[in-house]
Amino acid sequence: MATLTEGTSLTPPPVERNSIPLALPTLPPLEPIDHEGNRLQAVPPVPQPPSQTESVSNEVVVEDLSPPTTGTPGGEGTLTDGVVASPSTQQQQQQKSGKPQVIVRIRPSPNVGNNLFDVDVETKTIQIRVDRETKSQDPKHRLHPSFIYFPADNVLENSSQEDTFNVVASEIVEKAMTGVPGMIVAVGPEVSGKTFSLFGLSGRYRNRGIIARSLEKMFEIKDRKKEETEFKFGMGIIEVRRERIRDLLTLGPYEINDVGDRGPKGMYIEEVDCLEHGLGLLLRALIGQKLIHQEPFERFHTIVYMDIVAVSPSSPDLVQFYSRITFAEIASAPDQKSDLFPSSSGTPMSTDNCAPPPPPKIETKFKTKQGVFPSRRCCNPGYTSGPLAESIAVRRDTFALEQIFLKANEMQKVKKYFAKLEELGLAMIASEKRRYTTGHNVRQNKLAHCLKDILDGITEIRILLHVRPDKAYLRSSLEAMRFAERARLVPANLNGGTSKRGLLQGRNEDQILQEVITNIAPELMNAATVESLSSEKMRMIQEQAVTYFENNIDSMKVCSKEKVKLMFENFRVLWNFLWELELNVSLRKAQEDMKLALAAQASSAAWSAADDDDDRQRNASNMNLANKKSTMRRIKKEKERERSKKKKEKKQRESMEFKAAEEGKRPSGQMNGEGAPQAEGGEARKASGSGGSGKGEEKRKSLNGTQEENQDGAQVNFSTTNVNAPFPGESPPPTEPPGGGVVGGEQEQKRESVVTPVTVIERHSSTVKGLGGNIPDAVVGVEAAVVVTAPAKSGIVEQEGGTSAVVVVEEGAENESKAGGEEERAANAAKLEQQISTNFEEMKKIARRQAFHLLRAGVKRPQWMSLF
Ligand SMILES: Nc1ncnc2c1ncn2[C@@H]1O[C@H](COP(=O)(O)OP(=O)(O)OP(=O)(O)O)[C@@H](O)[C@H]1O
Repeated sequence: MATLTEGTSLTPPPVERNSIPLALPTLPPLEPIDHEGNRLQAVPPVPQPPSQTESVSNEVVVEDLSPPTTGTPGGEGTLTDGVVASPSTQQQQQQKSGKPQVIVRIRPSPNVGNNLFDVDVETKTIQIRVDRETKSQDPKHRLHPSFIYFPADNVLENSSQEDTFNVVASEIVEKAMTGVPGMIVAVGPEVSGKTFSLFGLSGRYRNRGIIARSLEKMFEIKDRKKEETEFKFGMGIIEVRRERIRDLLTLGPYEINDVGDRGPKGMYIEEVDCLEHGLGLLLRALIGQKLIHQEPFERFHTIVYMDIVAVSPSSPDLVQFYSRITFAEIASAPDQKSDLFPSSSGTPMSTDNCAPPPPPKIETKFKTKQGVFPSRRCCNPGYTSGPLAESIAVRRDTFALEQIFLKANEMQKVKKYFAKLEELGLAMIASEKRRYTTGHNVRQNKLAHCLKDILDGITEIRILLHVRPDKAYLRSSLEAMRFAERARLVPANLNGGTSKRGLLQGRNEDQILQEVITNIAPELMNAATVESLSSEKMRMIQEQAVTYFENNIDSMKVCSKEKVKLMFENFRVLWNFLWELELNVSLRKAQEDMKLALAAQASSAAWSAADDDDDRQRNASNMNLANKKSTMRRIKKEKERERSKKKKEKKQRESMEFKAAEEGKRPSGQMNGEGAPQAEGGEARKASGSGGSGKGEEKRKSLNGTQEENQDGAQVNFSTTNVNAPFPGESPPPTEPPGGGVVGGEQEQKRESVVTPVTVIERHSSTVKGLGGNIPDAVVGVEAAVVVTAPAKSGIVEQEGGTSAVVVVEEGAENESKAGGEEERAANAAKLEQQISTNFEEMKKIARRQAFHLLRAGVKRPQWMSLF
């Protein structure tokens, strides 16, 4: 048969849902046996209390056991060593701490109250008399009576099935329907009523058991809460026998080999539509089990898983919580006095199915100083089948469970110890020692593995301890009590409230995630633009989501590993979504930046190309200018040459005319005598000739006039010799005449006439050609000018007119005026204006002097200098 997995839509075994009877059909009745192995007949009914509406079956075995030797309650003891702690306070504490509760159900028996089994209902304590052997030689005192007290959370004596359900399971079911998982474990000796309590009595609906009543209540709650929650129920029934698991709904062989977080892997869970359907499934499982196990010595544990899934009625996909109620019937080992076991002679009573034990195989593998010991294998009694093998298997299972309970208790202590260590700042020691802590070895035993929810710290656990108050079952009853006592040691909230199964308490993670998304998502959606989804904004949203999640995760009582995984998976998805958004935004920004950078690069390339063009044009214009200049220079030289030639010719002509006139009017001796002091002779001539008249004086006058007009060439010569010549508007420097006397009169006039060509014009806010701009018209033809312009350079400009201009500009005027905004530019302009107006006269002088010096040095190319 194919392995079934949980939740598979396997075609269910043929169950006629509509034809399921309300009352369970009759099962083959169990034959009770007494302590001597005699099969007992049906006994008269035990009268039920009048308050009970439903009485239990009357098929109760009455064992007529002779009362043991009487004795007063003696020393207190535990279940194992005979010493029992005070019952009441311990019991109350356990109820408060949420540990597993132990409810004792006593099978009706006349032995109750006969000093063998006594029940104190007030203190909810069972008192069991145990006779201990003493060393006394007197046979009367050989057995010493002692009493064991077992404190229970509740004691059910002569209780009906309904009462039992109300005490044991009603609260569990109610809690399970709110998301708290529950577990009811029925333990007890043989024929003590475990099956009776859980499954009920076959054929009598009024004696239906806890499971049937739980189903009833579940459907009742489902109907009541159908407005708020939609419940879905599932049922899976398995049997664990000798480390093998069988699915009782499919009734296949033992084919389940592993147990997962949600129970045995491959267990078939059928959805229960209605109560009848659930009862039918139960019936099917029990009948099948009965049919499979024909031998009376076969022992098996039966586990019923009842899964509850709560979904929202509005959105069926939104699971509110998962929950589960586990009903487990733990088989007990057959009593050694049972007729199932071999007699004292050692031969099994039933030879059909019980193979005789093979002779023990001694292996001398382990030799020690103390001697030779057999290997572990020889401990195997050799019973591979039969009652003893069944008994061993059952004891092994219960022992494994007990060990797990004890380890859980030990674990709690170790945890407290490490917590204390960490509190004291010894976390390193704690973390080192944590390796050596005791683990729950649930995997070592199939039954323990199937019931591992008992350790999750969330599941509400009820141990329904059945007591058979017969002397023959004293030992097995005590064993069951020991089991219950150890189960009660399992600490509440052992694993911090986390279960490996999908069960939740309180708000579930779907709700939390929903809230996170609804709180964060609008902000994200609204901020779907590049500007608003800046990295800071994204960071803020993420922090907000994390904070919200962290704040709310504490309010959740998550007890499902898978759900926690799912929760973080969902959160990771949300987180990735946020990061993806941020990444997209940053990518978009990067792309935009790249575009801008490319545009800037392109524009700068265009600008540089334009600059190159400008340079080329400038070079071309400079070439043209150079050509022009050389042409002009050549023309000028030709003109000068022609002028000097004309002058020479004129001079020669005049000298010839003067000679001819002198030769015609003066004697040649006078001429030679007057010629030595030329200047004085000239002045004398001037003085003597002042009163003279005629052509000679006019010619002289015209000659003087010609000399004044021809000062162009002389000007350069003069200026080179008179560097410190005064400028107009400037006090003349204290110069001494060559003769040592004060220069005055004619000399001053000459100096003035030389300086006059250096003209200072008024301010011009313009650029100057040669300095990167156009020459203002006013500058043309003058030798010096104050030009307010940019760039802040000064120098000489060559012009077509052949004159040179010294340009004085404000340094940094352009940069200052262009820098900053409107106000700053205005302030700079005002500052410049003020600076110019205060220094204008000074600037004019400097410009004139510079022009003079430059012209004297014959500089024709612009020389950049800073004047301020
Ligand atoms: N509280 C009770 N009231 C009346 N009858 C009971 C009660 N408990 C058990 N019985 C009777 O005892 C018989 C044996 O009970 P049951 O089969 O449930 O015991 P068991 O513990 O399941 O035995 P086993 O360990 O063999 O499975 C049943 O026929 C049942 O009617």
